[in-house]
Amino acid sequence: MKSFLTPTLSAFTSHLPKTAHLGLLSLASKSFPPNPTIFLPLKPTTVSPTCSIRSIQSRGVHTEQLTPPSPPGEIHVIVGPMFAGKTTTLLRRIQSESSNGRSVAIIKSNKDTRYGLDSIVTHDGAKLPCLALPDLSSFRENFGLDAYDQLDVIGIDEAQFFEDLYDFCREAADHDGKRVIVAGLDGNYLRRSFGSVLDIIPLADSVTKLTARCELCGKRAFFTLRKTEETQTELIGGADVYMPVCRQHYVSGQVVKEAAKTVLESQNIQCVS
Ligand SMILES: Nc1ncnc2c1ncn2[C@@H]1O[C@H](COP(=O)(O)OP(=O)(O)O)[C@@H](O)[C@H]1O
Ligand SMILES: Cc1cn([C@H]2C[C@H](O)[C@@H](COP(=O)(O)O)O2)c(=O)[nH]c1=O
Ligand SMILES: [Zn+2]
Repeated sequence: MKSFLTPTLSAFTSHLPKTAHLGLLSLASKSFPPNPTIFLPLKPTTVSPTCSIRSIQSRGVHTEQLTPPSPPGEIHVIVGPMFAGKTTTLLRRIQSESSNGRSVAIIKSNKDTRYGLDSIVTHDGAKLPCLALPDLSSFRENFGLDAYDQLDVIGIDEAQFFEDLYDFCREAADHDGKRVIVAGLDGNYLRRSFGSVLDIIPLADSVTKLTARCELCGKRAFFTLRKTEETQTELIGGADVYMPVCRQHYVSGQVVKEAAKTVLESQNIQCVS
C-alpha cells in the first residue's frame, strides 16, 4: 500500500547548521571556551518530490496536514533528586553542543531566585547565562522570533516548575526541529510526581536518572528529604532545606519528622488548654 507520508515537498531539506544566535552564544562562551566558529549558512538541498502538491490536492487531502515540519528534533530528559548533578549534566551537554558549533539557549523558571535570574548555577557554583521565565510559551517572543528560528539546542532547567512543559517540548522538537535537553526533579519531597516532568517521558528520545549520595550514610540517594516543617509542594531552597537520601534514610527521616510534628502538636495543645 502506498503511504501518504512519503516525502512530497521540497521543505524536506537536509538538517543543516544554522547561523548561530550570536547574542547568547558569545555570552555563553565567556564562561565556557572554546568559542564556536562562525557558521556559513549553507544552501538547503532539496529532495525531489515523489508527488506534487496538486496531485495531493486532487486526492482531496489537505496539503497543510502534509506540509512537513522542520527536520525532527530530539528530547533528552535528565531527572533525579536534588544534588544529583542534573544542572551540572545540563551545563556540560549545552557546553558541548555549543563547542560543536550549535546555537544554544538555556531557560530556567523565574520561581527560582536563589542565584539571580540571569544564570543557572550548580550546587558547586558552575554557571551559564540563561533566560528566567514564568512559562515556556513566552520563550519565543522573549528570545526573538528570528533568533528562535536560528536556534539548534534549548536547555531547560528546573523543569518541574513549568506547567506548559509538555506542549513546549513537543512543539519545539516535532515541529521546530530543536534538540531540547530538559533537567528537573522527577519527584517532590513526598516522592510524588513533580509538575509535568514525568509527562514528557513518552515524548523523549532518552531519559537519564541520576543519583546523589545519601547525606546520612553515603550510599546512592534516590530521594530528596525536606528537613523543615513546610508542606507546600513548591518551596525554593538548597542544602538548608533539603538533603539527598537513600531509601532507608528517607523512610526513617519521614518517621522522625512525623514524630517531631506529633510532639510539637501535643505541646501546642497543652499550651492552649
Ligand atoms: N548535600 C549536598 N549539599 C550541597 N552540595 C552537594 C550535596 N551533595 C552534593 N553536592 C554537590 O552538588 C553537585 C551537584 O550540583 P547540581 O548539578 O546543581 O545538582 P542538581 O541540579 O541535581 O541539584 C555535586 O557535584 C556535589 O558537589
Ligand atoms: C524536593 C523539592 C524541591 N523543591 C525545589 C527546591 C529547589 O529550589 C528546586 C530543586 O533544585 P535542584 O536544582 O534540583 O537542586 O526545587 C520544591 O519546590 N519542592 C520539593 O518538593
Ligand atoms: Zn542513607
